[in-house]
Amino acid sequence: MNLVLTPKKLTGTITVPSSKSQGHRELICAALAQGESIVENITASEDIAATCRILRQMGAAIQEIPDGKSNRMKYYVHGGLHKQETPLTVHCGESGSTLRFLIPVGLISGNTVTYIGSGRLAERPLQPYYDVFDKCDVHYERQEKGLPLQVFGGLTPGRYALPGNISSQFFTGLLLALPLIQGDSLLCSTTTLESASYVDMTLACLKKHGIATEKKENGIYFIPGQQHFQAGNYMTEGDYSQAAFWLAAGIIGKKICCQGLQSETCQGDKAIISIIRRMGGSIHTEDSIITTASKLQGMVIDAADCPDLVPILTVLASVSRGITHIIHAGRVRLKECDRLHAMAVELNKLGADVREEPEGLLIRGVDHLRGGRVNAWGDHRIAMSLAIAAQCCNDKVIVEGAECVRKSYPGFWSDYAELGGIIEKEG
Ligand SMILES: O=C(O)C1=C[C@@H](OP(=O)(O)O)[C@@H](O)[C@H](O)C1
Ligand SMILES: C=C(OP(=O)(O)O)C(=O)O
Repeated sequence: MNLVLTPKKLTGTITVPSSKSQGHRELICAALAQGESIVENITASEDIAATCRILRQMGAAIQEIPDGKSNRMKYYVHGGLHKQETPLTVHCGESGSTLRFLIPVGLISGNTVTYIGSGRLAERPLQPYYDVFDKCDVHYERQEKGLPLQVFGGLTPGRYALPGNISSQFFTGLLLALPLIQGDSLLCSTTTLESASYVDMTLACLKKHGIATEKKENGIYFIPGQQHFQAGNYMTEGDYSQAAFWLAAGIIGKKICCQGLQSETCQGDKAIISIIRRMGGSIHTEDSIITTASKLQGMVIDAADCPDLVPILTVLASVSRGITHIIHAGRVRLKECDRLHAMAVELNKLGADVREEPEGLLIRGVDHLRGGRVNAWGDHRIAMSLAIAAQCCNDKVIVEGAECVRKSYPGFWSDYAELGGIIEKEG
């Protein structure tokens, strides 16, 4: 689907979708518990649907019912994963979280599981798991491209050492499974752990489900074995990575108010607030978060702990004064597309000045963008970023492949229209 966007400053109030990261974790923890849990306020998306589908295949009973507001769901989860009669083939869609969180969980369920996926998922790294599995009682067969990947066997207690500069999702996957094995484990990062706040989010979720872990420092975690996940009632928070699109829209548009975010949070993407503030943007945080039109000043942005903000920060930087240098962003190349390359190519088509570096982006701010035809590269965050960029273009912007927002935010285009965006389908 190609959408034609007519430049228009967005304004209004939006309730942001729920945190996808928290949603995956809550559903998995509920599925690992014995008994009935309720998880409320989850925004339906393709990635969340993938996690639910596979947890059901592994033995959990999950019922979803609309939770009042649009696209919000309440999940009734009867946990207790178990071995099925036949080996499983499970489809992870394009969700890296689903694949990397559920590989260790699949081992706990006792099943032989073949993981498949679509889009770029097969190319996204899994080597840290292979290296770990080579040292314990886990067997795997993989294709050259990574997927399909068959995994079976058992995790053993002990020391797990893996690199922390590829994806924190390997740490989360092991943290979800290791509390359930016979003995204690130590999980150690062999490098500085990047995206560390996502691991903190995992620890917080485990704690809510009655699982004890000890964080010795970022990247070193002690996990006692023989624990039990507790069932209960849980609620997910609003998502700062999604709010970032609207907060940026307020800065380059008129005024936008984001509701549904918690100020006390483990989400590393809350950094959007301090980044906008340090760039000189007008941002007010009370019950809701409000941004108003302001010219930002370029600066150095360290993306190590907030990789998902990079595409929208590139848009903000493109229309800021001076130079913005986004650093420690090499891993952003390993997402649904190479996001550093995609943002440089697509924003430059619109008249921006974005230069790619191996580990980051160098962006020279311009006064206005031109408009034109751009491609979303099948990546939800690229599509949403380009949509926000359209606000400061002189001509229309055509976003090719705009449907990819379904991965995390199916209601994005209707929220865009709700805020005054002018959208037409091409052709
Ligand atoms: O744990 C999570 O929920 C996530 C971790 C991050 O990945 P990396 O750890 O690979 O940076 C992030 O980019 C992804 O969207 C969600
Ligand atoms: C990278 C993302 O998700 P995942 O790794 O789960 O595919 C994302 O949502 O931007």
